[in-house]
Amino acid sequence: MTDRIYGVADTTFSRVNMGEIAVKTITKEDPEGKIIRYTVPGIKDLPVAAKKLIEEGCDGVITLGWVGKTQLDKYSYLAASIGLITVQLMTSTHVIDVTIHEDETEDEERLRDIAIDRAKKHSINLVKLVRDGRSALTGLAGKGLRQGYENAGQLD
Ligand SMILES: Cc1nc2c(=O)[nH]c(=O)nc-2n(C[C@H](O)[C@H](O)[C@H](O)CO)c1C
Repeated sequence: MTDRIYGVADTTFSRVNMGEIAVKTITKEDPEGKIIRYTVPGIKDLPVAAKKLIEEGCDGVITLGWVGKTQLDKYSYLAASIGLITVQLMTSTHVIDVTIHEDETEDEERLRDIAIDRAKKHSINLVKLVRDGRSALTGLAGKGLRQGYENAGQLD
């Protein structure tokens, strides 16, 4: 066991258990790492969860949020997002903000697939950043990678 610790923060509002997907993916990618999970009611509760995870020793955190379809939900996401960025700046620690917007598609099966893909791909991104450092993603720069969708591809 190494001393790498990953934080996973998720919500009961979410309609897909993305926290579990993140835990499984991180465990597969970095079996030596430790994971601390923290589940809160909704996205506006994620910033403090992420901050507490970092204060408790996490080297990086992934948050998994679900935004409803209403204008109020979207404003809530804006507030949560600013909170998560603030946590990153306060702690100089990556908080990968994985968010599913319920109006990305009307098709619920497709929405589930987007959530699973996004949670998995960003969990791998977190492991790369935490375990391998700031250059870990450089080989993938400009490749048009997408989470939740097919990659858009490189133009040059
Ligand atoms: C309007 C609203 N929309 C969402 C949402 O789209 N997604 C979500 O996860 N949570 C939402 N919440 C709940 C807040 O994030 C928070 O959980 C409560 O205000 C309690 O602090 C609220 C209040």
